[in-house]
Order: sequence, then C-alpha cells, then structure tokens
Amino acid sequence: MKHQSPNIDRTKCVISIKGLRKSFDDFHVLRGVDMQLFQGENLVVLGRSGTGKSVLIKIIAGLLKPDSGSVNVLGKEMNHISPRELDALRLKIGFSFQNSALYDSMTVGENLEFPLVRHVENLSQQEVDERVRTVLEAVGLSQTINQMPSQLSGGQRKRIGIARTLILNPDIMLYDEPTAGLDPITSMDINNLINEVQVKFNTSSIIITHDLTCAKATGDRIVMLLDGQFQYQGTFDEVFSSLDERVKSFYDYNFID
Ligand SMILES: Nc1ncnc2c1ncn2[C@@H]1O[C@H](COP(=O)(O)OP(=O)(O)OP(=O)(O)O)[C@@H](O)[C@H]1O
Repeated sequence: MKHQSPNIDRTKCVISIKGLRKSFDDFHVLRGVDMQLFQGENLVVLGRSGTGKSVLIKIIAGLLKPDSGSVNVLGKEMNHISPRELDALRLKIGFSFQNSALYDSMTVGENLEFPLVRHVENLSQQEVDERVRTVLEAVGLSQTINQMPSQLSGGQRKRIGIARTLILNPDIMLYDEPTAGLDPITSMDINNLINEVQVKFNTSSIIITHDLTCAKATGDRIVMLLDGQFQYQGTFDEVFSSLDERVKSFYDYNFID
C-alpha cells in the first residue's frame, strides 16, 4: 500500500464537485457526483468499464459540459467560465490520455517541444531545451530525445506522454487508465512514476483506472464510482473492507484475472 504523501494539504481543495449530473440522451451516466481533490493528493477513481470515469475527467478538463451541478477547478466554476479563462485553465491541467497520442512524424524531443512552442510565448530556445531536458530526465528517458515514437516500447511511450503533459508545469494531472495494455512490471514502473511526479512536480492528481494494483500503489485516497455516484471512499483497505457485493465482485474479478 502507498505511504501517504506528506505534501497533501487537506485545507486546500483544487477541485470541488457537487451534485454533478451528465446524461447522453436518456442514458444517465453521472447521477449526482460529489468529490473533492485536495492539494498534493493522488485520488484514484475506480469503476467498471462504462461507468463514466472518462466522462468525469473530461468534464474537469473542460472537454465536456455538465448538465447540472457545480464543478470548481482551481477556483473557477466550469459552468460560468469564459472561453478565454477556459483556455488559461486548460494549461494548468495535464491530461495524460490512454493512448499517449504522440506525433509519429516528430522525434521525442520535438513532441515535447510542441506544447511549449504552441502555448508559451517568449521562451528562448535555451529555455525550451532546458524544459525538455528536465521532463525527460524526470521520466528516466533522456537517451531517447532523438528517437522516433515508433522506436519506443509501450511503457516508454507512456512515459513520454506523461513528460509531454508535464512540460507545461500543470497544477493538476489527470491520468486516464495509465497502465492499460502494459505488463505488470512496466505497469509498476508507471505507478512509481506517477508517485514521483506527485512529489517532484507538486501536482494534485486524479488517476482513473480499473487496475487495483495501480490503485493501491498510487492512491492516497480511493473512490468508487458505482451507479453514477461516488459510493465508497477511503484508503484502499477501507474501500475494500466494504460488504457491498458490487465492491467485493470488483475486487474478486481483478484478482481472479
Ligand atoms: N460523447 C458521448 N456521447 C454519447 N455517449 C457517450 C459519450 N461519451 C461517453 N458516452 C457514454 O457514457 C458511458 C461512460 O463512458 P466513459 O468513457 O466515461 O466510461 P469509463 O468508465 O471511462 O469506461 P472505460 O473504463 O471502458 O474507459 C459509456 O456508456 C459511453 O458510451
């Protein structure tokens, strides 16, 4: 089990959600989600496929609009945010997508430079190079700077995807299924990286997954998304001491696998 990070400040909320609802036609995906993410915390959202985990983080990243409820991210109310404020807010949120989404025609270094050149004005080439070096070092892949994404393993692509997200120094990291498709050892490397990023870059993170090993290794706090609501939360052991059959079967299924 993860040691609780000493940097968590439970007096500061970086995300606060109350009564969030989201439907697609008559399919009610989120049915009154309440959650808080504290400064410096890794919060794991567990749930079966199709329960709305990705919908939730897309709403937090401003990629989808809530139907109702309040979603406050870094002090901004998502329901009342102007397009300009949303653009600025998005730069403070690092979204690590499931498929890493690297540009295949660019080297690793160029992939990392891309968000900087696009979003940050007046950076000298020296500063750009320095930032690229820093994030590559943080993910342990300095030697890949001139390689093409096709030359990287799945685990390395994940790491570069995380490095590219970190290059804008986000306050919040959103990890969408960070260990999907990786073998157990590579998955554990990614889990360790998520914890290193939390400390080195002082980020607050939401990690959505159905991988219980990932949840246990990275989560300071775990919540379960069941039937469109957060129904259990606490440490890994607290959540899985529940007698709720849905929680028990989720656990059994993961470890039978
Ligand atoms: N833009 C959309 N339009 C219509 N339906 C959508 C849209 N986005 C998501 N859904 C539906 O909402 C439900 C929840 O999707 P979501 O991607 O959040 O699941 P998830 O919990 O992340 O699952 P997984 O672990 O498989 O990624 C699914 O049934 C999906 O089909």
